[in-house]
Amino acid sequence: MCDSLTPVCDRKYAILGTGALGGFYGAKLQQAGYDVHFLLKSDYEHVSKSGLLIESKDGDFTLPQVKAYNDVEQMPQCDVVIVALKTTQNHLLPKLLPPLVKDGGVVLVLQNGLGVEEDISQIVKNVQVIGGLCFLCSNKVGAGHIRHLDYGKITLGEYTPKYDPAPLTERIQYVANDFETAGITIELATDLLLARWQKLVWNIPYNGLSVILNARTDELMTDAHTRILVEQLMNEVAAGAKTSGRVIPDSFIQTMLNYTVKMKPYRTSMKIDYDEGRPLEVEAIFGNPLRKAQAAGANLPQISCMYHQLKFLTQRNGIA
Ligand SMILES: NC(=O)c1ccc[n+]([C@@H]2O[C@H](COP(=O)([O-])OP(=O)(O)OC[C@H]3O[C@@H](n4cnc5c(N)ncnc54)[C@H](OP(=O)(O)O)[C@@H]3O)[C@@H](O)[C@H]2O)c1
Ligand SMILES: CC(C)(CO)[C@@H](O)C(=O)[O-]
Repeated sequence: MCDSLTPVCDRKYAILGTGALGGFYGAKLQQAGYDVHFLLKSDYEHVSKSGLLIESKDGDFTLPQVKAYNDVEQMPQCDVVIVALKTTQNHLLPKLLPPLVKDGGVVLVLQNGLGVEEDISQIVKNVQVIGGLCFLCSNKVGAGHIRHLDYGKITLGEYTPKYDPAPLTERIQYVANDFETAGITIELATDLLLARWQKLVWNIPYNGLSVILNARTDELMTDAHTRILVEQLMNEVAAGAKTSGRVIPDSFIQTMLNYTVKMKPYRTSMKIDYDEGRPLEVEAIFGNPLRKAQAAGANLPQISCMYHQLKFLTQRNGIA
């Protein structure tokens, strides 16, 4: 394994799920010189032949040749395996992860939601699990064709049993260095659980309301009624975080509201999935936080209402 100070080395990265997020970060790592192995499903043939095309607000680029696979058994063991599937596919992880991650390696979970690191730590032993919260607006617009619309920063934090705060290790530093070498802004967090609840402050109101109310972020922020609803939901997420002993101050909520007001009008990824008839990440983004808060005796009525509405919509549309 390369050390943390080597700017570009032969560290092997695997991308599990070469979509909007995995395709973007994986391509940036390859462009920076890292050895990246991409697992694909429907785009496998196209990407094997033609590579990846990244349209990005930071500059478009193509990778005419990438190491593409449609079978994890054909992939080499990698130092860092990036989980970039939708969480709705996480039932596949017990089959995908063990052959792929090197003993002593890292599994980096870049998905939204809560609790995935805990599940992964049960699947693979003797690896470090790191969580990453991605402030990224990216869509897959065609086979091997990713459109990066905005942002890109990742907040990284180590997973420890029970999500206890963790000091920064050498492993997290080298992952951070690799991404920074690839031009991605990284922030390091010593409390992954707090970082995950903070990300939910955004995902719970906007992902949920965008589907239930058929609205973009700008519409939710300009209408006085939905603006109040968003803020109430954010406060409920903060109440949920408090049940785990994590404090999200009102100033953080105001920052998220301002961040969204300044964002280009955005159709959330959950809304895109809904419109395209794909499964929604309801359990990871709504179900897991609700259950965690409920287990600690807290009632989050507005989030609970939203969860049941989303379950109804996904059942009715056959995308549960
Ligand atoms: N996109 C963003 O800007 C963004 C921002 C922050 C967080 N996130 C989070 O990142 C995660 C990934 O989201 P995404 O937007 O990148 O989703 P996505 O575009 O749907 O990408 C997921 C990819 O996984 C592939 N896949 C599914 N099953 C597979 C299998 N069995 N083997 C190989 N590949 C498989 C899919 O391929 P097919 O297309 O062939 O099914 C798809 O390309 C989610 O948790 C999301 O909430 C995304
Ligand atoms: C919040 C967001 C729209 C941009 O930071 C993105 O990270 C997302 O969809 O989770």
